[in-house]
Amino acid sequence: MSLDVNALRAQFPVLHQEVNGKPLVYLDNAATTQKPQVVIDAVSEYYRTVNSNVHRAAHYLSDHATAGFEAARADLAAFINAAREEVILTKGTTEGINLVAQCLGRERLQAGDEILITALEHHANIVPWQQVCERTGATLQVTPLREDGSVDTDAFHQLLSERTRIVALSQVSNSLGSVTPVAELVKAAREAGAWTLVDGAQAVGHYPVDVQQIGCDFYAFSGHKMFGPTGVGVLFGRRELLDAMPPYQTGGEMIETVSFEKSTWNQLPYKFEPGTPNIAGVIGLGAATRWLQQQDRTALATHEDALLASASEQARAFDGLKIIGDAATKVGVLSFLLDGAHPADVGTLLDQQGVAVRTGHHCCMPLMDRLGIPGTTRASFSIYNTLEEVDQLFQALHKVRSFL
Ligand SMILES: Cc1ncc(COP(=O)(O)O)c(CNc2co[nH]c2=O)c1O
Repeated sequence: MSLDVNALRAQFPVLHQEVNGKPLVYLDNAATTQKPQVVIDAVSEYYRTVNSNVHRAAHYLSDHATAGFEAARADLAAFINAAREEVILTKGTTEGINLVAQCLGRERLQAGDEILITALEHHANIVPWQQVCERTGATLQVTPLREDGSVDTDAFHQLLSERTRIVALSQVSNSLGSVTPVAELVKAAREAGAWTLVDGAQAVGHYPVDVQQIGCDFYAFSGHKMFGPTGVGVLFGRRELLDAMPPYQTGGEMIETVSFEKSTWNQLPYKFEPGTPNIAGVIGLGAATRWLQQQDRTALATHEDALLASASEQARAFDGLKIIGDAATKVGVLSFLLDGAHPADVGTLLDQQGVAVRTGHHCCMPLMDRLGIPGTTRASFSIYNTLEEVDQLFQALHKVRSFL
């Protein structure tokens, strides 16, 4: 059944406004997605009706807050096909990756070991591993890209060796939109004896994720990329690994017993959830997860493919525009350069026309260096964008070019 985009858009209040005197055309979804009313209501409802601290409840409000919090965890576990004790609630992708880097990488690696990433990675999936290498003597190996901006999987297989202890790769590139065949690469990594982490930040909002099908040991993502609140996310970890890993953030909630001589840890998932969590954010993410699961995700993906197809076709026909990253398998990200214009100027001139995009290195400085560019202008689409908005992007770009 085809998607009723207007009915979908009606659920996202932020879209229905003017900016700089023009109707908002929000095309910065790779940075963060907008929130449906049900998510906004869930957060507001928590504060309005049951706001209290969770776990070890001793009263009605805390009981109900805990129930909502743990129901969200159960929904997230089902969303990625994991057990609830394998779902660690975090601030987001960055925190999830740091947890694995600190509690597994820093604990287990030594000189001579290697960590294998790809040239597409976001800083969140580069710098934590650099830190591990600096402290353990391990070395970072980087899988190069093909001309079209996709990961060179042949090179990946060649870089894999008995020295590879951790493989960390993004499922979707935030800067180019390239989709990496993570299940294939994870299988090869596991056969080589490496632990595997997948950065799913740019995947979860676009299509269903099944961590069993991918086969990875860890999977990190952020709520704000899948129509949920900011400051909340998930790290999936295989139970046997999480059980064997020490925590790196300690304090309340994550303990079983504390004495001045020694402390013992709480059971999973709480061992890795110190302090008071982002309760409202988690409840909001639970609402986003349930909402997304109620949508026809095939229809959503088909619509997004149509948006990208239209944007790519118009970009190829636009004189002086160079697409950066044209992989055969992409999600709705269009990174480009406009002859004679710095990306920042293009972004500013588009904003003056109500079109919101992102410009710069997109937290992928090494990638931009390898591409020999300072950055790009990036339009990124989501389920509530329309084909008319794609047209408006290029109408606005024609105006930008007339100013140059
Ligand atoms: C692939 C990828 N990994 C990790 C992160 C970090 O996620 P966070 O912990 O929720 O911040 C991002 C955020 N990407 C972007 C954030 O703003 N523009 C972006 O492209 C990302 O796209």
